[in-house]
Amino acid sequence: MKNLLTIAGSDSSGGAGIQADLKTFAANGGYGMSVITAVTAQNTTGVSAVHNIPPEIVRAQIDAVFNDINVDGVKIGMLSTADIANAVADAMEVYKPRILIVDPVMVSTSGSKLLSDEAVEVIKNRLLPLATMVTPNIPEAEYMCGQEIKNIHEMGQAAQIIGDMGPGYVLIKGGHLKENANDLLYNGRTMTIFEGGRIHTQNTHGTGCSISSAICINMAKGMDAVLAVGEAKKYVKTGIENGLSIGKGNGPIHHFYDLWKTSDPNVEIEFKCIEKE
Ligand SMILES: Nc1ncnc2c1ncn2[C@@H]1O[C@H](COP(=O)(O)OP(=O)(O)O)[C@@H](O)[C@H]1O
Ligand SMILES: Cc1ncc(COP(=O)(O)O)c(N)n1
Repeated sequence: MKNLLTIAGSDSSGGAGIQADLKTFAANGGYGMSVITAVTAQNTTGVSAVHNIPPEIVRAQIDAVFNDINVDGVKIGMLSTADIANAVADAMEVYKPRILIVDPVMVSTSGSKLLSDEAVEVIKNRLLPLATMVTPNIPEAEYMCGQEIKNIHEMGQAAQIIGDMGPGYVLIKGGHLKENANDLLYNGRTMTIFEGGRIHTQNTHGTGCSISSAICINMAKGMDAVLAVGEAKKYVKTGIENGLSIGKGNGPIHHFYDLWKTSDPNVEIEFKCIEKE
């Protein structure tokens, strides 16, 4: 059994944030723990309020976990403010988790801002150098590298710029592309494209949180990065296919251990590797 920690915000509607992370850890056979950075009042239509947790309480939660329990992997999600991001970076510098997946959550699927501009700088300057993998979606990658991304070629260029900020791997998620949902993984040398057909549904709340948590547990189990991302993408694909039409907006993806394990075994994600020019 692997012990996984998520450091992220709470989503009252249970679709994203801490709740998505814990469900993903459980569905993939892990023991989940949580450090809450912010409490959001949120549902499928949007975020109506955010209460940030004081940075010293964020740090105290991290210390309480690490001082007592062996942590096999950490996933970082919503950090809200620069002070919270600095408190998390201070702690990660001390505890140095073997697997650290940083999801630079900036905006919710419904369009609400979840991270201050100053906090983005802390993520870039302090957390990326410690990260095993960073997992921006396209708008987040555009913001981080200051370049527009319209196709897979530009995803590759952005991955190289973000790769120079220090993470082991960069995964640019293509959920915001129009014609497909291809993701691109860069390891500083080669690019791997995970081809994924676009599923036409509005029930995609929590896809980003869930894929980064699934990658975290997969790498904690010892999978290499390509396998960890491929398996995580399959997990999220199954979750989207079985997404829940609850609420009036973007419904959540489904997390079900049995559903995941017994889902169509023939569903394969194709990997295509291209060497960096
Ligand atoms: N409509 C969709 N059909 C298939 N895969 C999707 C769809 N939307 C998102 N994904 C996949 O879900 C994962 C999360 O991507 P994305 O939605 O870009 O992240 P975020 O939630 O951070 O915006 C990626 O693997 C992406 O390809
Ligand atoms: C507390 C919190 N954290 C993260 C997200 C991003 O969600 P998504 O996975 O849909 O990008 C969110 N909406 N709320």
